[in-house]
Amino acid sequence: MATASAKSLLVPRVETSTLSSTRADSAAAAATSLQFLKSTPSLPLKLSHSRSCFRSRSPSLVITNVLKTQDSLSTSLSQGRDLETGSRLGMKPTILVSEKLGEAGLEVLRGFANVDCSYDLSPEELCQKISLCDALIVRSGTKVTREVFEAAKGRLKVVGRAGVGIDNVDLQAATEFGCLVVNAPTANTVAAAEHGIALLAAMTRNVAQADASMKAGKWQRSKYVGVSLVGKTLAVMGFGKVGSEVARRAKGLGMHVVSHDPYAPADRARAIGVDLVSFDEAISTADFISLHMPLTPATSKLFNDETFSKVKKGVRIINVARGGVIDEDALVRALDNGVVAQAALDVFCEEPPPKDSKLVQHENVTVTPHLGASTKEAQEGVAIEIAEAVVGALRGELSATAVNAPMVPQEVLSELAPYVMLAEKLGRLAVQLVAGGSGIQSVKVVYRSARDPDDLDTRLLRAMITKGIIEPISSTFINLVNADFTAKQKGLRISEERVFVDGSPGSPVDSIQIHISNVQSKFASALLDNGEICVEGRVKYGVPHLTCVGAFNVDVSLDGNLILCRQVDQPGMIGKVGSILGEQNVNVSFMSVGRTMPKKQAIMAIGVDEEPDKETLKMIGLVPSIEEFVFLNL
Ligand SMILES: NC(=O)c1ccc[n+]([C@@H]2O[C@H](COP(=O)([O-])OP(=O)(O)OC[C@H]3O[C@@H](n4cnc5c(N)ncnc54)[C@H](O)[C@@H]3O)[C@@H](O)[C@H]2O)c1
Ligand SMILES: O=C(O)[C@H](O)COP(=O)(O)O
Repeated sequence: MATASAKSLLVPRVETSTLSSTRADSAAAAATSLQFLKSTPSLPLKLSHSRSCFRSRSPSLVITNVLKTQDSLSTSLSQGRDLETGSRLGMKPTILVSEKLGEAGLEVLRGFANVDCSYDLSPEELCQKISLCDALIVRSGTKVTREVFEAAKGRLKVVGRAGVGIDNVDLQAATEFGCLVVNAPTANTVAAAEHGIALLAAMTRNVAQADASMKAGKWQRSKYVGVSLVGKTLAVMGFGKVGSEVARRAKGLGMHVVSHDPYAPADRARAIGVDLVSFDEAISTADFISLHMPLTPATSKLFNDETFSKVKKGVRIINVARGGVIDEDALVRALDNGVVAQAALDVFCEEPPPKDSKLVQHENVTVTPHLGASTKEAQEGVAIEIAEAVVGALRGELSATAVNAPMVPQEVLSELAPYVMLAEKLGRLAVQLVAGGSGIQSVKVVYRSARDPDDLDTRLLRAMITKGIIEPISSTFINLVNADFTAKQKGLRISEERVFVDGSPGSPVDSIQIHISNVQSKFASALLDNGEICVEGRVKYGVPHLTCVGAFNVDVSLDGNLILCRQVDQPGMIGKVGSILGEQNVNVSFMSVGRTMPKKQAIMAIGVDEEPDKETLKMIGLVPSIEEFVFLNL
């Protein structure tokens, strides 16, 4: 059931169809209506995962589309209309898959889009192709740099990382360009943990070296005497999804496991018999150190000469996380001087590493070419997980695995949907009341609610208010991904205040007020005594309503266009304005009058289906007793 319309919150929704890919490539989609889908189209899926947006029959929030071109996000309306036509005709989006993806995931993608599987593209080739693509799916081998987002010219709406690590995607650039980044964080966890354990065992028993030796015709039993795992201490560095699975398995091997993770809850570790300890304690007491933290500026080269100076002599290191968390030159030095007895590495600073890499060639190092996630099961799971996330995002749904946008649980989304529309409409309306809209610097949003502040997630509302305020006064495309960034860039400060009201906590928000300070208004009646523009809205019967302008109460549904007139309260005013509009063929959809006192000042709010021409508006202005009026496009 579709409800009212609102511009895209997240990414343009793109319709599916059977039209040719050439037309699809030139088609664009953007966003305009917010709707709940009672049931989503069924796609030819073979799903083996619990998280599936398609199987779900529960209502999901979809922000659908129509206006903007993917070639230029600041497109003109006329261009947009061509595209709108294309979208209604049902053009398919294009998804570029730049690294091998499991067939099950490709099947999901093909049910919705044109899929271009082009592996091993050079950076230049990727930049050339990307402006024809709505989404890009990568693994760890594709660098999605700022240049890629620039080359996309605004068309790229989603980058899907078929796996966990997103260190190969320039997240800041993605956010600035309003491009959503989603990943597939769970499907390869077990595979990575199993590979960690495989490397641990293979390293300690010299499996790879002994194998190579035998294949070279040798039989060197005394050379490859290993060390045992039982009773030894393993330090798991990073107690997240993979780290905790490694810990669980290591416990099963009879190891004593400690872990360092500044963000992990101690009770989760304790539950599997793992002690959370400090970094120094972990590295100085461990016989084995297994790395499971993400590569971030804080973890880059965390294992360096200084770290190796603190480890127990003869420690063994396993890395299935990211090569960059180790200073590889320092590790070679530590291996050469025996501080580190052995290392088993699946990941490298540069992938593939240079052929003459001392680390790869080192006799005490066991290596695999980034195989942690490479099991049939994990790849199938990851492919489906990312395909669903990307298709969902292209449909305009908020993704549960968004990396650069707030993740809002489905229940919260469903509940907030009408308020999300209200928020955008109020922002759009408030900014049009400002004389010279671009000078806005300070906006205060007041949410009146019977809910405890902890039970009211306002991030979506805030993003939509920002979108409503900024879009009418700039060519910037705003969505949930870049709303905060764009507001900051434009020097717009948005503060939020929550006011507790008695009422039913069953509805999340009683009313939303937007206050804009330090600006002139083109409709003086919208100003409060303190000089702030103020508008207030509520959701009534699921529909956003304007309930207050300045000090005047009104009651009009926020739909289409609105004329606000201030007049001296007297009989016959509605008739006069109504007949001017009627004579000019402008259909009045609703009217509401709010007044301070009988026969004093009143505000008339008139909803109109069509935009009146200048002459009609001038005639309204000439009606005696109308003191000011403003036309607002919602
Ligand atoms: N080799 C592979 O094929 C493969 C497969 C899957 C995951 N990975 C990599 O493994 C790593 C972990 O993946 P995950 O799914 O467990 O991620 P995760 O987010 O679930 O866990 C990462 C953990 O690291 C912790 N952490 C962050 N900074 C830390 C620090 N300075 N010191 C200690 N801990 C820190 C976090 O709190 C978090 O608990 C990632 O880098 C991921 O890319 C590699
Ligand atoms: O972060 C990950 O998910 C792993 O490193 C897997 O990377 P891959 O998809 O390139 O195998």
